[in-house]
Amino acid sequence: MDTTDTLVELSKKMPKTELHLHIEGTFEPEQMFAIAQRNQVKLKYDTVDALKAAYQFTNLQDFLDLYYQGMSVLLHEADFYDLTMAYLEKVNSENVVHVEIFFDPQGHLSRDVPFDVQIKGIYNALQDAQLKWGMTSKLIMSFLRHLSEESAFETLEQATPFLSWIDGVGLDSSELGHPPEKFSRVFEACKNLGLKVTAHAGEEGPPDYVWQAIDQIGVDRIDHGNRALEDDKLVAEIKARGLTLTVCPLSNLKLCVVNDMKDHPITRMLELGLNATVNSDDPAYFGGYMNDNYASLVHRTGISKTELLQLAKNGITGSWMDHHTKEQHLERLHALFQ
Ligand SMILES: Nc1ncnc2[nH]cnc12
Ligand SMILES: [Zn+2]
Repeated sequence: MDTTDTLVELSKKMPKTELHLHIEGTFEPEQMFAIAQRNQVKLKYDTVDALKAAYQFTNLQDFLDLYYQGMSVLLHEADFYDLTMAYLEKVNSENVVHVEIFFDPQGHLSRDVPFDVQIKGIYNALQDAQLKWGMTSKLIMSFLRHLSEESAFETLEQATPFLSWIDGVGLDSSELGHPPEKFSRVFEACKNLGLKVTAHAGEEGPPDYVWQAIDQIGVDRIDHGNRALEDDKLVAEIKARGLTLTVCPLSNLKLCVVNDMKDHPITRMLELGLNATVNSDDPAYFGGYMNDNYASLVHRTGISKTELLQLAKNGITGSWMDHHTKEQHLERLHALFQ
């Protein structure tokens, strides 16, 4: 029998991928204050502690209100670079070998921060991480679903000169009242450009939104997907299609998607044969990066060694890495579990 300490140690050593990560959600309060000062922007909170004390959320919208405030200090290319590099350094120290990160261009365009400023900062940090540590990455441009279809199309237009840096598109922000079908035409255009497609669905929204993400958007992956478990036919469909779910345990706890980590559905997802993965979503706001998410599952759900291996495997196979690189990571992972 493996002790929890042994399993936590093992989870730290596993080569991991992060497939659901909003770069703006990695903004640690200390760095936020430093960049605010450098840009002479005033934050609503006077101290790091006061800001941290506000991180009490009862739902997704509570969090989003703070998240948009936080990102408002990002103005220059160096800000986006520093933010991204701080995250990459952190997860490199946690044996994360590959990241697929979201950015929210509309959250910055609305503040007159040009698209090229945002993406150059983020992309250069991703490139440097590959040079320094061999960490690979994909970049996912995410549309804000509380905004209009027209705004999403305008954003896609702005992205056109940088399409070679963008691997996929996503859909995030306030889920309830903003079903995936609202964006079916934008996603169609994105697919015609050869972009991969994913969408947040079933975090707070009903199973019908997950159906829409599959049937009307044709997603390659589903971000969260928790509420899919309410619909047996939907579970069967996700399984039949082999769709990966990018699940975010600590995020779910902080945003009250689950009431207690011991009730987290991730082990149930595995039992049902779904390709669940572990991710941190917005680690600076939710109390933990990749290893903390795994540790929390080990401590609270009684997850087994076999399940840990399955989650890490799913993270590799569900990524958008090339086949050969996946095989290399899988080999290393299996060697660790021998
Ligand atoms: N968990 C989440 N759900 C929806 N939109 C988000 N934007 C950043 N994090 C998000
Ligand atoms: Zn998310």
